[in-house]
Amino acid sequence: MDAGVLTFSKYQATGNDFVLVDDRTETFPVDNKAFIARLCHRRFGIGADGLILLRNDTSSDFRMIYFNADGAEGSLCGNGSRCVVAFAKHLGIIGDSCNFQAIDGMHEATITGEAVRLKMGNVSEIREKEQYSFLDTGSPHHVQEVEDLPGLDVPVEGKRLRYSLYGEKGSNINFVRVTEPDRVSVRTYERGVEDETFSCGTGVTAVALALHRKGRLGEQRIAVDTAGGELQVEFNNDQHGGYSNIWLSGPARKVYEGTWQLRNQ
Ligand SMILES: N[C@@H](CCC[C@H](N)C(=O)O)C(=O)O
Repeated sequence: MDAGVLTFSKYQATGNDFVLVDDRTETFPVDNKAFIARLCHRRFGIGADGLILLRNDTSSDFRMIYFNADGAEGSLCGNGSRCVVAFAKHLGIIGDSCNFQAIDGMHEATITGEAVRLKMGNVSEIREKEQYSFLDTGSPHHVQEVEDLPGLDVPVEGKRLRYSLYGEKGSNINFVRVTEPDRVSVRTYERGVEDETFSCGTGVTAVALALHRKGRLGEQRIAVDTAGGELQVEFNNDQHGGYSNIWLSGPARKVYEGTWQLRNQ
């Protein structure tokens, strides 16, 4: 980052949008939550669900640091990971495949045209309740089936569950409707954005695994419809209820690049 301006790129993955910054110089002010929240603000800033820094890493192609729109560092962002992979390719750091370090460990990814396929961490534990499931796919996720998905007030109901069931730490909240044995529709309330987003990568992954575990989905390749488009989740499951070889795929696109005058800070 030079003295006067911050150069950034804006990316989106099924409508989950991010500010991306090449921070290989490690000069971005990571502790300035108010600045990050300002950059993500949809009226006073660039506008995004989160901000991602790309940094050098000693043991992989690059390291990703993810912040939610509220300015705090988040847990894993699946769609953001797919965007930073496309960003790394545009920067000439990688070709059509890579591995990179994120908050939950190492990930692999491949690029085919505009599609980015991301390997997620294994999932060994799913907590099942009568009305919902809870699991961690790099980020914490509540998964709940609903009858009337289009009619649901996701911001209101998501916020209520995020605080009432999960306290201050919170969880992301996914509402889902099974539409075919291998297809679901999902709407997600995201912690850290504190609103519904158009899509959430770790969320749709959690939905596919939780509903497969419940016997609600027969296949191991699931199509997921979100407000921002379609994603695919593939996985293997073992006899102990664990999930491995989990891949999240879908488009990740550059929208524009620009500069932010630091005097606006
Ligand atoms: N949009 C993300 C999820 C980001 C993580 C989350 N908001 C949190 O910190 O809990 C995704 O695509 O996975």
